[in-house]
Amino acid sequence: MKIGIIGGGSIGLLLAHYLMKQHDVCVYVRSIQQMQRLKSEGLLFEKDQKCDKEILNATLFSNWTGEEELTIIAVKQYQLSPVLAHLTVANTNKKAAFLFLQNGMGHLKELKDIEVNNILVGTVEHGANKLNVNHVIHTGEGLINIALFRGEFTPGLTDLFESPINHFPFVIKDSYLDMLSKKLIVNAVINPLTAALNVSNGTLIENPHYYSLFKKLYKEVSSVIRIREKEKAFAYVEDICRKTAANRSSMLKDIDENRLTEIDAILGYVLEQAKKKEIATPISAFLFEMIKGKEY
Ligand SMILES: NC(=O)C1=CN([C@@H]2O[C@H](COP(=O)(O)OP(=O)(O)OC[C@H]3O[C@@H](n4cnc5c(N)ncnc54)[C@H](OP(=O)(O)O)[C@@H]3O)[C@@H](O)[C@H]2O)C=CC1
Ligand SMILES: CC(C)(CO)C(=O)C(=O)O
Repeated sequence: MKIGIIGGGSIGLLLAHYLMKQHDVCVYVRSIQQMQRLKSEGLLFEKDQKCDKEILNATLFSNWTGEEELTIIAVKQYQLSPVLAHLTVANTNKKAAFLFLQNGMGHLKELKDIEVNNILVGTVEHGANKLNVNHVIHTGEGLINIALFRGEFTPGLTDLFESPINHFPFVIKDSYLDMLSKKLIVNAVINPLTAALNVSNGTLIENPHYYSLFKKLYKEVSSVIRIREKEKAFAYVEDICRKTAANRSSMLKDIDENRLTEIDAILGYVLEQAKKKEIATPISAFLFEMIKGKEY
């Protein structure tokens, strides 16, 4: 199957490495420098301290015409607008599908308006880190959950799920809302707290004072974002802190590296929903401003 990946960042390059084992993949990037490096030097893929060099088909996003059966959008949530504008004007194949992999839920309202038939959303449970424009490290093996947002599973997609790729599973979920809510709660609790307190994920449950904040924030966020089996969901968030104890969250890394964060898509979305539902969320509002202040 022909697959286009928009965004040659950590997740885009990770996807390219695994998907090109079985598919015809092209990565669409936005800088000429990245395109040239990928073309001339290939992709350096690193895992378990072993690094391989691979030939990768890459071009500029302005050349994307929508010819692929599947286009995966792997840019950050706040980078989506210009991408969506281009996806909408391109004359895409009606049988094509689009898969959006952004964290948070802020992008859902933007997807409602785009004129493409088949839209999927996904959550990424892998860890990946782009070291430079053509070098990515697979830091944590996980999986990608996928659910239908609109339209249908096209034949190409069925092919993707039925021919599994080693170490890179896709799992189909019935409800996109349940799937995204579960991940949103994880990111809404861990990311802003670690970024505000400047601590790794594990410290949130090891330090009793931070753990108290962690529980209060979970209670608040889960009163807004409806989730089945709240206690089980709380144990899940704790378990992620334990499993990724030494990691610095993506929001903390964004702050460290002077980049924008995905706070709007994560706590911003929670605050928007809280306002609609008239639920008081003082801790989330406080943390939201703290992160915005750090971004400023
Ligand atoms: N990294 C991880 O381990 C995980 C990431 N995620 C989620 O996946 C999503 C992507 O994250 P990640 O890969 O880490 O982010 P990165 O910042 O590494 O990658 C985003 C990429 O998108 C590119 N891009 C932005 N706008 C455009 C455009 N208009 N056309 C073409 N390319 C564009 C950027 O290009 P440029 O480099 O030129 O700026 C960058 O390479 C996020 O929502 C994140 O939360 C989820 C779980 C884990
Ligand atoms: C699961 C978690 C919190 C791991 O660090 C993450 O997804 C992130 O940092 O964005």
